[in-house]
Amino acid sequence: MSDEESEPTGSEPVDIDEKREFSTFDSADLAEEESSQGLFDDLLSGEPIFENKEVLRPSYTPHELPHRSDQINKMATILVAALRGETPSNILIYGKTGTGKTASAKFVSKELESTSQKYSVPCDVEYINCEVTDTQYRVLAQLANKFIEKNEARIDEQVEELERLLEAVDEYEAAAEADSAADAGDEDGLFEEFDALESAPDSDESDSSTGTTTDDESRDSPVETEGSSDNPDTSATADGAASDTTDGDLTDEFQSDGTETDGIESNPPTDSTDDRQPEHPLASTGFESRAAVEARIEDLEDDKESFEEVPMTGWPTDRVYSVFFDAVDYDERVVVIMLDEIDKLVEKSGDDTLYNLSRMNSELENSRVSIIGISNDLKFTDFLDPRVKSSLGEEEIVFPPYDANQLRDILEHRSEVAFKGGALSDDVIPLCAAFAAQEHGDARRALDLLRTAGELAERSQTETIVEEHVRQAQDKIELDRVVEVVRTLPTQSKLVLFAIILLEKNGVHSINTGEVFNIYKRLCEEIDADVLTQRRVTDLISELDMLGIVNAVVVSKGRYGRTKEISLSVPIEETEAVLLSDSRLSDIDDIQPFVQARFENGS
Ligand SMILES: Nc1ncnc2c1ncn2[C@@H]1O[C@H](COP(=O)(O)OP(=O)(O)OP(=O)(O)O)[C@@H](O)[C@H]1O
Repeated sequence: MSDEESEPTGSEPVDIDEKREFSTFDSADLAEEESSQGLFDDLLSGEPIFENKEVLRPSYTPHELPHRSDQINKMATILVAALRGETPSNILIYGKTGTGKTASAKFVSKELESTSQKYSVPCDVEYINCEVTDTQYRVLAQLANKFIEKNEARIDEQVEELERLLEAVDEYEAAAEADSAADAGDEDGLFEEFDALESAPDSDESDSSTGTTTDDESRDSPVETEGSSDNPDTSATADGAASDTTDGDLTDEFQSDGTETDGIESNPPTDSTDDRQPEHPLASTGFESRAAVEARIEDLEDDKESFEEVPMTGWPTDRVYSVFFDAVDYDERVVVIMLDEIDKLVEKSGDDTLYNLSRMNSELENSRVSIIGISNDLKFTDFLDPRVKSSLGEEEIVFPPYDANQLRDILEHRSEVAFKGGALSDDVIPLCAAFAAQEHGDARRALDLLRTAGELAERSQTETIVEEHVRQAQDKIELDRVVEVVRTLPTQSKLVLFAIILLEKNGVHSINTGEVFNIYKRLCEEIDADVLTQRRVTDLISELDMLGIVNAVVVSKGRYGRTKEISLSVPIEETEAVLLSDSRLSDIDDIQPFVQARFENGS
């Protein structure tokens, strides 16, 4: 049967018409009905619990940070120096995970940057997460490239400003030329000034029809902008050229030596003391002539050309440092470099980066650098050169863990925005706060719990989050953590853990190290892995204990000495599944013989 023949039988004309009576959308729906089995319909129909779930995610930066005002104020008191053009002391911030260090530091730096813009004090804050950017090369390269970007943007702004200034000069000169033409036609000098003033706005108005600026704007704004510019380079060049030039001098120069500058000889014939005459656009900018402005634009563009972006690998570190140094020193400004997880940087690549950053100020000519280091523990400072240690720790701010009440406040603030009204039963927030406070006062954990509890409630299609959801969330988060830890263990540790699981599964309690070692050895042979010594295996068991995966207690056996009794502290099925998802371990298919061997060995 051909397609044309089957068409009429497949779609009855009557059906289509009937459907169109309702809506054209419905006709499409009917066709869809067969393909969609309502997978999402049920989920969509459930009343959503969340108003804005993003607010509970770690990536969200809150506008308010309850219980951190002391730390925030202390940081602000130190950093305010940057707004006075002075170098703020370096700060070392430390506290356990989830105590709001990053959130507070970012909050303060945002405030600092916006205040610096408000008062036109050049100040830049750069944030680097050293867990990701963990070598000196990468830190310096990232900073160099960020400052090159900033410098380029700044140059573009300056060039635009200068080009507007040139336009204003053109307009001014055109008006002046029109004046002198009018003067030439007017024998009687008596009215020449009057005419000049009258005619200038007219001719400018017609100029401004090109869509640029009006005469008044073009004459005033560039001068004002230049004059108020905080750009040291612009003023530096201007200073070099005519730093002492006052408005009066400028005009004198135009009058006495008009031929020297391009077109400026046709300045208005009046002198600058005449109040009715608009000021020359270059007056009070520090530029002597149009050519000086053009030269400055050329210099800036040359500078921009000369910036060379640092590749992410391949250069000698010295070269990266020197590009970074030049990029920072290009403009006059205070730079705050925030190094989050600074301990990871020191652990991975020593203290060279910090050494280089902390000695920069003695060599910088235009700018000043201040460092904020953020860390989870202070031990890393033991690995620092004493000079770096004292320089970095000029000021220290401690973030203590939150207690349950503080966590409750934090959760309440967030939940107002995150959830629909009435979605939380009364005991949910206190329970989340209590669980997280037991951990170590970790706000991240508290927020995770609340979000996960909400998601579980949403999944079970209830309208309210209750205590049970929080308990389930706690188990789920714990399991996720275990899965992640087990998944990322080295193969040898996985084999040791697998040996413990096999023993437990066969009903062995109070497992000792010797038993684990025997099974471990056979597992290694089975998959052709190196066999470590029993001493080393004992170390691996201790590491698993520290990670909270097994529990190993030392028990005294009287005159037989002491031994370790090992038991599993994580759910057995899930952990075994994670281990078997490792391709090397999944080769071990029949595990029974290994445990049998244990009994043989033991006997
Ligand atoms: N006082 C607070 N008010 C509101 N939210 C907070 C507060 N303190 C922390 N948080 C939130 O808790 C989470 C963790 O905070 P943050 O990342 O600042 O912790 P941290 O101390 O830097 O932790 P880590 O050392 O693990 O990086 C973030 O989502 C943050 O928004």
